[in-house]
Amino acid sequence: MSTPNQALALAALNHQSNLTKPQGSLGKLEELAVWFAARSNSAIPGRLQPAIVVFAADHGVVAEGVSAFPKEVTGQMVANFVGGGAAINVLAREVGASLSVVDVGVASSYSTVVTSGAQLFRVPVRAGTGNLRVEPAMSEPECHKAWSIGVGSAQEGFIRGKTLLIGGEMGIANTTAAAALICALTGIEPEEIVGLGTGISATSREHKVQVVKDALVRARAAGAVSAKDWLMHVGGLEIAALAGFYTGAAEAGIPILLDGFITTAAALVAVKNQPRVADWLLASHVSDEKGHRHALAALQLEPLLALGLRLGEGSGAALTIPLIQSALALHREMATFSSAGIATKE
Ligand SMILES: O=C(O)c1ccc[n+]([C@@H]2O[C@H](COP(=O)([O-])O)[C@@H](O)[C@H]2O)c1
Ligand SMILES: Cc1cc2nc[nH]c2cc1C
Repeated sequence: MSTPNQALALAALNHQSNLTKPQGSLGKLEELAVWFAARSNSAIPGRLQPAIVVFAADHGVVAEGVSAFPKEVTGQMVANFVGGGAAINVLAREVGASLSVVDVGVASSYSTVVTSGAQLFRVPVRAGTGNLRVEPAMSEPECHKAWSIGVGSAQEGFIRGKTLLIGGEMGIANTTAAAALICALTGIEPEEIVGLGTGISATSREHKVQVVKDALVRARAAGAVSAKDWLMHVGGLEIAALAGFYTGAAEAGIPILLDGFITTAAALVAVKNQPRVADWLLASHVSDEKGHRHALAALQLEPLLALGLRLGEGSGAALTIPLIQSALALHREMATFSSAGIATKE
């Protein structure tokens, strides 16, 4: 596991204090520049090379009526990513990030056309998970396989010289799995965590709360203790891949920008499994999904933005890239008091 470089953080902090502005006047942007310096090879890091990897999979718990959309939408959206028409395609183009999609367990068939929308890797571990209310979402070997695919994606980012990794997800019903994981790993009650996902009614949400409660009772009775036990019992294939992706990024020493509710659940799994993954995490935004702020608080993360988003796909993280690039450009390009011949504070 890589560790941030505190000497570089100190040098970056010192550099910030020489820039032509009252100290602290750029608020969180100053903290961001110092945070990235400690996670790069220079006190004055260059422009970030971001990569977005969207992991897609289906969820057996969709049979419980916990989503506003049918399960076929997962595969249809994968085709949309490849075609270049999804929100994340637009945002990745806008911010100059590479985009790939990894099918780790889409259940329905979908066809893709040859386009430059996103590179697709079809490596399904199984055709969607089991219904976590009544059975384990996946077996231990399946969980391990999905996790390893995520680690491999992060390693590929390292090989390609990427300096910021963003995991996105697509999976109808995955807010149910994410909620169950967050409850299991934080001890917070489902009533506080379960939200409306793609837009279910208040009545359907009550049912979703019960589904999560049943899943937690079942998994606990089956002996779930560790983060990986819980992942196997109530998680999802794309969530397992994301947890592996974050672990691989931390091992390679690449900063991670989290997206919404589901990616934060995956980060919780990764951190409970290996606490030093936390050193590499940054939260882009707080989603509108009810329990997201609790999950971020459990990771001691403060989101940069609050825009009422609840899309997933890595969209909130992508939106934050220009802010981060600006923080780094200011750190790199601003004049110092001495170079500009400006008097410092009395
Ligand atoms: O990222 C979020 O905070 C978020 C919040 C609500 C929904 N989503 C997306 O919506 C899908 C899951 O919603 P649901 O209702 O099917 O569980 C999945 O594809 C996610 O990417 C994402
Ligand atoms: C259309 C659609 C797009 C999505 N992107 C991420 N989750 C999604 C869920 C739906 C339903």
